Amino acid sequence: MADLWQDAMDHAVAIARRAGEVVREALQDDRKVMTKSSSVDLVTQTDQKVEQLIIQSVKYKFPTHSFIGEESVAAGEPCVLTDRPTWIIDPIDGTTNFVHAFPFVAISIGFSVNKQIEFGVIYSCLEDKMYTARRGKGAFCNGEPLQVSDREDIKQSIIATEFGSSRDPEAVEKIFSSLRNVLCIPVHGVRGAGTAAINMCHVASGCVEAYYEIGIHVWDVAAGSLVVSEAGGVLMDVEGGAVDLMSRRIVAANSRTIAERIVKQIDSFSPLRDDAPPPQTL
Ligand SMILES: O=P([O-])([O-])O[C@@H]1[C@H](O)[C@H](O)[C@@H](O)[C@H](O)[C@H]1O
Ligand SMILES: [Mg+2]
Ligand SMILES: [Mg+2]
Repeated sequence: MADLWQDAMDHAVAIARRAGEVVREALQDDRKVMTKSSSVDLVTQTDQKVEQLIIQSVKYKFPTHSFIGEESVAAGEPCVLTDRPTWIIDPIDGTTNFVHAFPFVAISIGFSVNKQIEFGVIYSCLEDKMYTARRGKGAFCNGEPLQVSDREDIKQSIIATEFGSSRDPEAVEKIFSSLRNVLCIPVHGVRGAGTAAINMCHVASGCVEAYYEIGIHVWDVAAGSLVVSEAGGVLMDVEGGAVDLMSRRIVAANSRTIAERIVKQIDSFSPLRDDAPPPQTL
């Protein structure tokens, strides 16, 4: 039977590649940096331009589809996942890397129907690696199948995480407490690419055993969640339940054993959900 969403997925790959060209070109120019929720939550005109490029091209081809885009939400659009076909877009995952020309920058596009991710496309545009996953059909990097690592001993593993963009002292305290707990298991090492999407591709590729973070958003992990699960990995909430992409918390690992071991080390907290109603103004 023909794949209902193949056309949409082909379009996502093509537009992610085009967006990657825009990002690479912009790296040659001066990058004007603006801030969002805090002085370290960065955005550039390229983030906004790439998001508009993706949304406009998808709207033209699939006029009935919905969107959740990082920069549209920052501009006041709602962040609510419905049953409708929805494109969940992070135009530049790794904006801080982009600003500093640190060489991991991704375009991340997840596509959900009935609140289930049907495909994920992540283009690591400075490495020219196109990661794709279609539900039930596997995960790939530049067309080569991906498989998570088979290491079961966490003491033999590398774990990825990030510090995120919150500098709230209580959150920072908990982030460091979790990091200390994980590091001192002990594990072979802790890494972070500076983009949630690429960290998840690293889990899918088998070069790190797990990635966890509290504070990410749905657009950071929508595509990556499918890339990991289609490569044989597992997703979990940081307290061990089912993952909820709107909760801003995630553990993505090569196996349930490693995921559960990470969960034990995490000093958890709950940031404001992505789909929380906006605060009432009097
Ligand atoms: O802002 P952005 O560069 O799209 O996305 C961020 C990156 O994925 C970063 O690695 C992660 O630590 C943050 O939590 C994300 O918000
Ligand atoms: Mg992001
Ligand atoms: Mg972004």
